Amino acid sequence: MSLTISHLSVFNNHSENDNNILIDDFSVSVDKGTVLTLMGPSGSGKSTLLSIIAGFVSPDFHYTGEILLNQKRIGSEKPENRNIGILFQDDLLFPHLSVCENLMVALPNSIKGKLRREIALQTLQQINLQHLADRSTLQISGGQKARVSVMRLLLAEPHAVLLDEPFSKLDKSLRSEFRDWLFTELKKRNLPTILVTHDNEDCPIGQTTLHWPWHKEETLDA
Ligand SMILES: Nc1ncnc2c1ncn2[C@@H]1O[C@H](COP(=O)(O)OP(=O)(O)OP(=O)(O)O)[C@@H](O)[C@H]1O
Repeated sequence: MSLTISHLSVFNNHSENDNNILIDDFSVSVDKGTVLTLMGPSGSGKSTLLSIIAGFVSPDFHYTGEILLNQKRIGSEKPENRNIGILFQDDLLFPHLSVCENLMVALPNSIKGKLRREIALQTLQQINLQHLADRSTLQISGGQKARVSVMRLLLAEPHAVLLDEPFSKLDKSLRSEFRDWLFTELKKRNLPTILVTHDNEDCPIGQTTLHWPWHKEETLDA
């Protein structure tokens, strides 16, 4: 599995000056089981890049270039057909559903009936949270929410993962434990991953970190 971005340029449709380019000719390939980290100042276009890869392009932007997942162009696919999992800093668990139901909604429609709850419960068991299955997500801690959000993302069997500051709401002690656990889970599944962060400590050791904004003259091996 690999995620490739080829000659991506992103333009702001409403820029007041001539310099309407947010991302200038960015190309990178992220291989299976590796993490590319993007670090850079606020407003430099990191989240916009992730949203374009995931298929949620704001009408305020347009782009040129290609996005390929496993060598297949996905730029014209709807977000739900892209097989890309995305995790934001604000976990988006549904507050009106229980922890278990939040996991069940991620399962493919081909899994029916009681099996859906069974799989959700097994998933909770893997993260030692089975006792919280029927709680509202409003009644669990930030760290527990973070783990449930990751498992929900993985249940959808993505082919690539995008992480937009997923650790920023966690306190320091939880943060490093959760980070290590998350990178292990992603590696186990051989998923290509792009991580956006402000914190140097989040960058996984031995992997590529790219300082953003992107400058065309840089070369990169990810
Ligand atoms: N919908 C929008 N319409 C117009 N401009 C936008 C829109 N969303 C973001 N921007 C602008 O585009 C630029 C890039 O924003 P983006 O959120 O991608 O940056 P970022 O690097 O992820 O920042 P942060 O680290 O603060 O999340 C910023 O200048 C921002 O103000």
